Amino acid sequence: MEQYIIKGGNPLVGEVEIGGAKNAALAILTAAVMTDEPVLIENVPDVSDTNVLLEAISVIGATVDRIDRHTVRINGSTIGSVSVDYEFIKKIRASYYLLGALLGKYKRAEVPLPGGCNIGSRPIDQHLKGFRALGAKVDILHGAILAQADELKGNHIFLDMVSVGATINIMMAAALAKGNTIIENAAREPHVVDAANFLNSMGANIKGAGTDVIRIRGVEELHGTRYSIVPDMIEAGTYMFAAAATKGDVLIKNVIPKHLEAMTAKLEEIGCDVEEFDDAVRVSATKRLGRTHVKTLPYPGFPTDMQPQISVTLALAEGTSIVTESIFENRFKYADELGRMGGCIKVEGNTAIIDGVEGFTGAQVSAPDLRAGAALAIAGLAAEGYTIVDDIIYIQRGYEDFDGKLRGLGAEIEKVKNETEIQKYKLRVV
Ligand SMILES: CC(=O)N[C@H]1[C@@H](OP(=O)(O)OP(=O)(O)OC[C@H]2O[C@@H](n3ccc(=O)[nH]c3=O)[C@H](O)[C@@H]2O)O[C@H](CO)[C@@H](O)[C@@H]1O
Ligand SMILES: C=C(OP(=O)(O)O)C(=O)O
Repeated sequence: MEQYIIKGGNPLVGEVEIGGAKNAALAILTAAVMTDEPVLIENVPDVSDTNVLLEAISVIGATVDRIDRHTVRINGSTIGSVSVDYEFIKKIRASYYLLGALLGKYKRAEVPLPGGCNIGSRPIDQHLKGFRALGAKVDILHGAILAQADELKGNHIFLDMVSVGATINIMMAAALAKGNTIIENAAREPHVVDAANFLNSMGANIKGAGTDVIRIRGVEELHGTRYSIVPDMIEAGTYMFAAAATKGDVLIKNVIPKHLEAMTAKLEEIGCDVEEFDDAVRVSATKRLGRTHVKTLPYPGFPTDMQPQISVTLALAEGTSIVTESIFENRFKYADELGRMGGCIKVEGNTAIIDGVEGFTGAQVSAPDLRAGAALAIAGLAAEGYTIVDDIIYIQRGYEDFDGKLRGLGAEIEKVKNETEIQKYKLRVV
């Protein structure tokens, strides 16, 4: 099992390039199979989640050609099965998009219940409610969802809660339904907009993505396209908070600053300087950061996928901060691990009470999930001494070349496999 070893204490300084958004890529790569013509997708992040998904769609018969590290050509005309094997998708959440894509195109899909990060109970009742409203019969049999319909018919669907996955999934199925669909209380995340733009570039007729009412006029079929995925706001946000926690100065390039505003506002509130450019932001911090309160909310609120990273940063700030997690109930699993580094976070229900400390000391910690793992690495970068982060397989789900990008900013971090490699690294960097 790979680990990161980090010798902390260096402020991050320099420039980092952000890749395509994992959560947009997962939707778009799946939607690409909805046409029988070739689709070229650029700016695909090379992370394990996208690679697992590409493998899953090639196993059902789609032709997947990697043109280069970030460009993939997909041809859905060769698909021979609408039944997806559990082995390929148990690790990823976004396997649920295969339901909307295959149901839309073939009017039948059989997909195991999804995996993904264990950050709380993650029902998909709203996805299924949407498919049923479009006329599909949906059953859960032996751990898999079987959705089928003679034809899909547009409908008026009001989501009970704001769900990224349900919004995109229903949008995909409705794109090839007969007539009009309206999704109310839709999610407004940039990846919802990106998925809608992608489907429209294939000939779908989707209006209103980015607002809470999305209107879809069903079309007969979709066609081939060429599309580049939106920059990853969560990868960008992670480097913004890494810069803040290490009192660094980092230019984060290839971003859409508008998508980062919730993070920018909090960084400014706690005393960082944030400069916005057309497609970059620069984050610098020179003094000890101040406290604040945070509540995670659907976009444009503060993202739950950034909650661990801001909490770890606030654990170094002066005073007591309160962070409320309103989306997933089990997203504070890093708090005990951070305690091993001297952090002081008390979790009560969906609230973390964070008493800022002057500094962390390096320790061996375990990544409990993707963003918590990234947050613990940030803690290691700011800590005095060595930190070892175990279970980095979670971090690799969503960050391309995490250690390489951090080394580019002056961090002393290495991927290692065992104690011998750890000792060798320590000898090299002392
Ligand atoms: C692959 C992907 O894009 N993952 C993202 C997606 O996850 P995911 O699509 O799973 O998250 P949702 O937006 O659907 O979940 C939001 C909330 O709604 C609840 N809910 C959702 C659907 C449903 O049918 N029933 C229900 O109760 C969830 O338990 C959660 O409390 O959005 C989350 C919220 O921004 C992010 O943290 C994840 O990174
Ligand atoms: C929770 C996340 O991913 P997933 O929904 O794929 O588990 C995430 O990206 O932070």
